[in-house]
Amino acid sequence: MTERVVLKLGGSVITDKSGACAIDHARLRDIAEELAAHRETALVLVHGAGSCGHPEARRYRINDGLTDDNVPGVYETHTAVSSLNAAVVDALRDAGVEAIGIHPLDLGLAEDGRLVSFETRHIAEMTEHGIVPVLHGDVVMDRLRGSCIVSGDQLVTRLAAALGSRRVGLATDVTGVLQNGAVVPRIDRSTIESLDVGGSGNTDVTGGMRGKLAELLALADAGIDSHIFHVSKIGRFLDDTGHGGTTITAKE
Ligand SMILES: Nc1ncnc2c1ncn2[C@@H]1O[C@H](COP(=O)(O)OP(=O)(O)OP(=O)(O)O)[C@@H](O)[C@H]1O
Ligand SMILES: C=C(C)CCOP(=O)(O)O
Repeated sequence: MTERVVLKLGGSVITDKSGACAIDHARLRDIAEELAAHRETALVLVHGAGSCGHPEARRYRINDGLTDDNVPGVYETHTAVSSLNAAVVDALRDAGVEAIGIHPLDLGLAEDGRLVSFETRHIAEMTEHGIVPVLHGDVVMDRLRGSCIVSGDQLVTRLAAALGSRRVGLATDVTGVLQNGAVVPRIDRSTIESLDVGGSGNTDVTGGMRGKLAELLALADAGIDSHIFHVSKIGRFLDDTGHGGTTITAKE
C-alpha cells in the first residue's frame, strides 16, 4: 500500500490571523514550490481556517449549535474557509501539483462536535493516481447541535487513522510546542501536565495549541506519532531529515 503522508498547514501560516480573511499568497507560493519538489510523496493535505473562517464561526456562535438566529453562519463560515481552500489549490496547481479541494461539509456528519461519519475511500483512491486532496477545517452538520466546527486538527487525526498513515505533520507559525521559549522535543500524556500550553494568540474557536495537542495525543494513543514544526521545515519533515520541532508520542 502507498505510504501516505498527512500534512496540515496551520491557518496561522497561510493567513494573517489578526486580519479579516487575509490570505498570505506569497507564503502559499513558497509552500507550493516545496510540495512540488516532493511530488513523489503521496500527500493528503489539510489546512486550517485562520482569519478565513474563525471570525465567522465565532460571530455566528456555530459551536454553540444552530438556533433560528445563526443559521446563515453555516453558509458564511463555509464560504470563508472555502475561499481559502480555493487559494491553496490554485497555488499548488500553479506550481504543478495535481491538487483538488475537498470540503468536509459535503461528506462528514458530526455528533456533539466529533465526526461520526466521514468517507475517506475516495481520498485514498486519489493518492493512488498522484492527486493531492486538499481538505480543510470546516463547519459540519451535527446531529446534536445542528452544526459544529470540525478543526483541521480533528481531520488530521481522522485521516491518519483511516488511511493508516505513519507520517503526520502539522506546520505552524511556531518552531514547535514551546516551554520558556524553548522547543519541547517530545510530548506524551505524562509530560503534557507540566507544560504551559495555551490557545491561539488570535481568534480561534478550536482551542489553538491546546486543542491541537488534545487531538494529537489521542492519535498517539492509537499508535500514530505526529510532529509539530515551523512551516519553513516542511521540506525537512518530508525528507525525514529533522524538523527541529515537537514529536507527540504515546507514553513509553
Ligand atoms: N506552549 C505553546 N507553544 C507554542 N505555541 C503555543 C503555546 N501555547 C499557545 N500557543 C499558540 O498556539 C498557536 C498555534 O496554534 P494555532 O491553532 O493558532 O495554529 P494553526 O494550526 O496554525 O491555526 P488554525 O487553527 O487556524 O489552523 C501559536 O501561534 C501560539 O500563539
Ligand atoms: C473555523 C473553521 C471553519 C475551521 C477551523 O479549523 P482550524 O483552523 O484547523 O482550527
